[in-house]
Amino acid sequence: MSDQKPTPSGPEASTGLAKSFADRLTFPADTKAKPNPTASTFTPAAKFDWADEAETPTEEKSKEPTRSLPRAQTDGAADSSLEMAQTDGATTWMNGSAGLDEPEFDVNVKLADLQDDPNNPLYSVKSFEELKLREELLRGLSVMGFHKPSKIQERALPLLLKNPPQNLIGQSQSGTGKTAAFVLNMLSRIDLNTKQPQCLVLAPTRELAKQIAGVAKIMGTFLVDKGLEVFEAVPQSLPPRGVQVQGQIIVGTPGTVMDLIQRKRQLNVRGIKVLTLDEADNMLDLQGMGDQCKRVKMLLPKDHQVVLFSATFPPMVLDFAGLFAPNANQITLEVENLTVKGIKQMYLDCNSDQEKYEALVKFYGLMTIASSIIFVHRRDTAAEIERRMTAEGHKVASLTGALEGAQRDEVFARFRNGDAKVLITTNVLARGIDVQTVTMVINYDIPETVDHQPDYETYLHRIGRTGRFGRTGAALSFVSSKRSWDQLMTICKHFGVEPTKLDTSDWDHVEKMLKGIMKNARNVVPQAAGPEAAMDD
Ligand SMILES: Nc1ncnc2c1ncn2[C@@H]1O[C@H](COP(=O)(O)OP(=O)(O)OP(=O)(O)O)[C@@H](O)[C@H]1O
Repeated sequence: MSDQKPTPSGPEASTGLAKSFADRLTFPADTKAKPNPTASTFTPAAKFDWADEAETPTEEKSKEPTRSLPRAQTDGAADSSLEMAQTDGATTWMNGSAGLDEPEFDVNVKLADLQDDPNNPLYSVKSFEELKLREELLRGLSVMGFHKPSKIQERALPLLLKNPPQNLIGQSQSGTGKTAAFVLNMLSRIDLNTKQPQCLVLAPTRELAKQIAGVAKIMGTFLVDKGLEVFEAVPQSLPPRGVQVQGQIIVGTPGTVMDLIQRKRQLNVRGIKVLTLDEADNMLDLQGMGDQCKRVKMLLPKDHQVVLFSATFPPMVLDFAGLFAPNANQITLEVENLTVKGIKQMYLDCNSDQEKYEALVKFYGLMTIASSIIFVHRRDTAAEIERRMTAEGHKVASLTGALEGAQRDEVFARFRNGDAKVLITTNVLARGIDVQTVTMVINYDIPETVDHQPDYETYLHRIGRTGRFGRTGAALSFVSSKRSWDQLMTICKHFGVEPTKLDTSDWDHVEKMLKGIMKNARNVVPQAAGPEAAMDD
């Protein structure tokens, strides 16, 4: 469980209610949002109930072996900081454009092809050089294998880097590189002559905070010898009492950051000029976190830049976001463009919970999957599946809010480095985690809100743990009752998706079909009408 919220007594389900935050979100009159002529309008295709999870996202690391840094780019400090960032769990560096190989399937679509397709969210007409980034950052991007920006990076960066700084609300599909966009903004804006905190990122979970910090360290590799320091403000990795936090970039969970600023007085925020909220809709919505984010913001100097990113911004949250980031430039998506086309969505129809479990075991017996995540509703379900799959000989790990920080790190590291191929988790890891080897996401339980309504956002974030940056992925949802069936169908209808049914009476057919699906997943033509259809700014 993240440090933000009290332990839920029942399912680790949605708890946040937009209204509760709206009620409490009051800003001084001069910071009220005014209509922004440069902002596009958000056009929801449908009205829906929404809420998000009690706990959310994370960090990662691929199981791929660490590749060595090309000689030409290895110089002193850079080398060691790369190593350090690796163990901190950032995205596998140098794996950016090059790592589209899914060895167990015959997939031949290249990232370059995707980036040349105007309908793809990875498409861009510019290069990183044209975005006027400092030389050290261009070198960092090159080492990471980022050859071309994605659409969100191309659009967001000029808006973020403009002076005087302006607020930004940025939305793009899962796995399209939002992290790099806001990390590059911070790395471009910091003054390396002082170690005073200057940029603050708030993320909903320790795993995601650590992942973001890892990305900043890797991307900023060539700034380390100029003084770059990135600090992770998550429980159990804090400096001793009385010692001031140092580092130009601070990434943490809101409760811990609040505690460091106000109670422990170890984090001096007088020099903060950029506040970024990742998974911003989640951060603004959750009762505890929304309140904490607001309180943190109130403690910052008045003229800081506010940057909000997420793959989802339900219309109601977008209104609050406008209050939190006054006069923000907005890059938003229409609901029909939210799903990642490379993720094939399927479902299995079972008659009972027992049949669901049997189908799961059968499924894992059949398929060779690099890495997969099984999302469940409750902690006890996670524990039970872990016990039974381990008994069947599968290498599984289970991460729920029941674990303490250090245990969470240990379990997640086992998954990231490939020691465990299957991660069983609740919504705690639904958002943000970036493990490139994940080719399959299983919704063992369909995501629902506390009042048992389909949870659209959580579904989208969960399935977005696969299909990262043009990779192939599949999402398989289990239904075992009329309610879960209705929920899944409502979610799919909402996103304009027709899920493929897998027939459990013919497993040979299921196997063949899955292999075919995985092979062709990246060839599915996006439905957007043109380059502007997928993203308006
Ligand atoms: N320009 C780029 N070229 C190649 N790879 C990239 C580029 N930008 C990002 N990536 C890679 O894409 C993956 C997804 O990026 P990231 O985690 O930032 O996605 P995201 O949009 O924040 O997703 P989510 O909504 O799930 O949080 C990462 O593995 C990252 O290294």
